[in-house]
Amino acid sequence: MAVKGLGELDQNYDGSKLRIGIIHARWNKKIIDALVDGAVQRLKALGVTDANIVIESVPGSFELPYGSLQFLQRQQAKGEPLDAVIPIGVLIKGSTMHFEYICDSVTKALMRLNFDAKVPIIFGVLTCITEEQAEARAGLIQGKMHNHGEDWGAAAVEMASKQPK
Ligand SMILES: Nc1c(NC[C@H](O)[C@H](O)[C@H](O)CO)[nH]c(=O)[nH]c1=O
Ligand SMILES: CC(=O)[C@@H](O)COP(=O)(O)O
Repeated sequence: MAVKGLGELDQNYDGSKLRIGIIHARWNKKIIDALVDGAVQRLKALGVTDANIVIESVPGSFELPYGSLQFLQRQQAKGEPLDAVIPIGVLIKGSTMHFEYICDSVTKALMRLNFDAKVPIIFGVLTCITEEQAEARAGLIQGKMHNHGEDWGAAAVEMASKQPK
């Protein structure tokens, strides 16, 4: 299987002055928890302080786009603006087309939010046919795949660092 995942970062980033928001859905908790942990560990490895990693949740992945906008606005109102947001969700196909409609609408809405909010919004939603696929992408199956949350943490620091000052 091709080794997938984030290539080498294009430079050394100092996340020590960044404030990163993680907003996660509450469906598929075991997998979500692993992904959030992976993102947090990578953020900290890149210098983001514990105090500057703000974590909130929403009911499900469908709520991630608007929940992310609310999150950005709440933090701005507190005078603690976010430099990037990592929405994290795990969508697993069931027996109806519900999966397809949520995946497509959430993906497009999160992409659009980058341009509407003018803040980097990282795509942290797993769209899996089986639970095993999702577990593998959260690093929960020994020797299978890496924790994709780590990629999302790195992408957040890179994109936030590249924001025009
Ligand atoms: N089936 C999954 C859902 N479904 C719930 C929706 O995301 C949403 O919360 C509900 O329709 C109310 O608006 N959410 C996930 O995150 N993962 C799933 O597999
Ligand atoms: C992603 C979903 O919404 C899905 O898990 C719901 O399952 P079903 O299609 O069987 O209602």
